[in-house]
Amino acid sequence: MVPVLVAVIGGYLLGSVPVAVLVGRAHGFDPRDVGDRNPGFWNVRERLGWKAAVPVFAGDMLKGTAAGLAGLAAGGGDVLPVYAAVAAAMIGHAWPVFAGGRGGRSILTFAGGFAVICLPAFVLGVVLLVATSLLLRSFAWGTRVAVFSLPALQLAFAPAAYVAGTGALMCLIGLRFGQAALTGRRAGQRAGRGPGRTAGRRAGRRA
Ligand SMILES: O=P(O)(O)OC[C@H](O)CO
Repeated sequence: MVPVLVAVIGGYLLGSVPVAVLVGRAHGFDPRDVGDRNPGFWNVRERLGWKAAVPVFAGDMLKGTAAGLAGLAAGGGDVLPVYAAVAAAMIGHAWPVFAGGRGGRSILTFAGGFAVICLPAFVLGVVLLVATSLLLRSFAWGTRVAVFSLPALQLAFAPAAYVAGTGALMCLIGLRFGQAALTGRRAGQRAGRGPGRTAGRRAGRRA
């Protein structure tokens, strides 16, 4: 029990490392104040380009992977501690203790953790990501299709109960999208008919 608790707390602390904010600050900005205001890979990439944003991509994914591996080790191979530790890392990314509780949507942290939850489905997801990105000529769409296909891909390798666990993790991502949309709408309402109204709407749409 204690090792699992350590893995969960460690997962949360790991998830709380605000990689995008650190990379952004190194370049003189806070991703939470620009673009879609999400401290994640895409927002940093939009501002700095691929090369500078790669550490965010890798870092946010590794947070989930490391938490999942810690859960795996703590639970002696049992899958429940893996889910718990990945969930903790996702919560850390969304509400980071090291960044004033203003975090991201946890997509990449989820994806990194999913590699531990079900490696074969993760590999298929990567194949789907590459194929869809090339086909649609859009990495953003490739990511969406791949991430949202993961539960279906997992069904081929794991019982439905595990897939339900994955769905629960993805609900957290949905919650973060909902919160971002609400924040964008409120910003639009605050701006009223002023010039900020469009910006508020845009923030809600992007989020
Ligand atoms: O969910 P996040 O915070 O990892 O950010 C999402 C990425 O920007 C998607 O590319």
